[in-house]
Amino acid sequence: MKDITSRADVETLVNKFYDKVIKDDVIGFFFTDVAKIELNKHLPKMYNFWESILLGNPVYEGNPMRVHFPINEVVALEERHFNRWLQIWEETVHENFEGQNTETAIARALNIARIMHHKMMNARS
Ligand code: HEM
Repeated sequence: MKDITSRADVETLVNKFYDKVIKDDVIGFFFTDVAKIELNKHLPKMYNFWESILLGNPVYEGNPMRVHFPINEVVALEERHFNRWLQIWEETVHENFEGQNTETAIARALNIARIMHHKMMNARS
């Protein structure tokens, strides 16, 4: 297996992640029922987000935290949801890639998820 080294790799990873997430019993409904995302609009943002992080190309313009607050107001984003998100992410990453950048993908997601979880809890209290 290879490391994540190109935009094509990032797109493969994000596509495979969303194939699972959308169907997931624990968190799928956030995407399909709460936010009702259109994948053709959402996925390119995710490709850009991860390309910025993993390849160092600053192509993502946005605020990755902001969009989660309105979701959190409809249905609380709780620890079990973040744990599931991270579990699917780690599984998908390791099924497809290996190497230094691959480990960075997992470590960065864990960091961001922790921060996001705290922000969501604070917003509810
Ligand atoms: C339980 C955990 C999570 C759920 C249910 C969730 C759900 C969602 C949904 C439904 C959207 C689309 C919002 C919209 O366009 O209206 C979204 C956007 C996004 N999420 Fe998450 N998310 C979770 C965790 C994370 C984590 C841990 C990260 C980063 C590692 C992340 C990064 C992003 C980014 C970058 C966007 C796009 C923001 C933009 O529009 O620029 N999410 N998320």
